[in-house]
Amino acid sequence: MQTLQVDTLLSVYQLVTAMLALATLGGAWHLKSERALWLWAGAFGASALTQTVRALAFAVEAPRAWYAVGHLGGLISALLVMLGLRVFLGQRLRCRGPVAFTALVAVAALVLAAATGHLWASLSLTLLASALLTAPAMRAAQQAWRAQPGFPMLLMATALAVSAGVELARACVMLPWVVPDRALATQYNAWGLLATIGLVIAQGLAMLLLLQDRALRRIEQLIEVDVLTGLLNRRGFDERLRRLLQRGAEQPPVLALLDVDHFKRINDTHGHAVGDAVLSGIGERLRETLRPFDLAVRLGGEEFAVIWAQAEPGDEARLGERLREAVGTAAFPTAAGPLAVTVSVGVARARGANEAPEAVFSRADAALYDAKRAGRDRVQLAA
Ligand SMILES: Nc1nc2c(ncn2[C@@H]2O[C@H](COP(=O)(O)OP(=O)(O)OP(=O)(O)O)[C@@H](O)[C@H]2O)c(=O)[nH]1
Repeated sequence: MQTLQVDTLLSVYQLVTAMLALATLGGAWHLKSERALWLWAGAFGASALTQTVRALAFAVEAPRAWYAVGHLGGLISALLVMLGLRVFLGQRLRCRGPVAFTALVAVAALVLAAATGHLWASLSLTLLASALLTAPAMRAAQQAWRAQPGFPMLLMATALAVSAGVELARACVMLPWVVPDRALATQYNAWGLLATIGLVIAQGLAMLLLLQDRALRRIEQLIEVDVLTGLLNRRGFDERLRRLLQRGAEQPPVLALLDVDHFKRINDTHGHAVGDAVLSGIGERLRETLRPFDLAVRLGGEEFAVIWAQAEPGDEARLGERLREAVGTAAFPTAAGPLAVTVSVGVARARGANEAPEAVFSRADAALYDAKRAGRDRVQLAA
């Protein structure tokens, strides 16, 4: 087996963690809303800092117990990575228990090193504690990945799982009754340390990718959301309708198009801002009326749409009527006082996965046109 120098590896570890600490610190400064980054910067910083103390202790030939400070880096880092992940996932930050546990282990490790003059006991203890702190972080990452699969969270969960395993293995090989040959134990530990360096880099990369992924998802969301009402916009609507039709469910989706009647009068009488307040109120009313898996959309201007992914056959008229009533019976608060409006509704059920989204839309639109022509404030079913 190739011989690895622990001291050299520790210097590499110090350098890598220092660079990752600087990168995450810069990121935290730049992206003020991502509080997890401060904790992750602290995680890498703790490793870099404790390794610096160890290197200084070595340089000034301080008592060997000082070297044990280097063992605390991985421990504090495991704690902060775990807390950072909780913050990133928006989970409640119950940190009192883990912080107390870490502090207790840190003190015990230093006391052990000072009392015995050996470093294996404190290293083994801190590695075991790190594995215990890494395990819940790994579980949280795994659950998050199951809820929303994606490469960055998979990388994070895998890096944490392997880290916990490596920490546990290193904790075991350091025990003299597990590996009595101390030179061999040091070599095993060195290989474990090499793996740890790789895993720390993988964790840093996963953090970066997670942030990028979140930013991209936010942008995608913004692109698909109508600013005035908070409903999906036309772009989001096209995409959802296409996906729903492609799914080819037993019950094809039902589409309703709504157009506010004589909306121009509201703008002309009260001004554009009052018109906006009415549109925003309609958006709210639609949201309240629909179930979470139904989709409400503002197509543009005073036109809205609703998609029901699951609707019983023959339910089209009742669904359309429910929308018409929901809007028609409301008084929308505006700067000109409460205002009431009516809507005309055209409803079409898709003819199955073979019907193009444009064709369903066009049938619903024709029905809406008929409803307008027939006198407005009514529901018309498509042919
Ligand atoms: N306040 C406001 N008005 C808008 C917005 N988008 C479009 N409009 C107005 O909506 C009105 C639509 O008018 P029309 O298409 O003539 O329709 P209508 O007056 O509702 O009449 P019918 O549809 O025939 O019942 C126009 O006055 C547009 O300026 C918006 O975002 N905010």
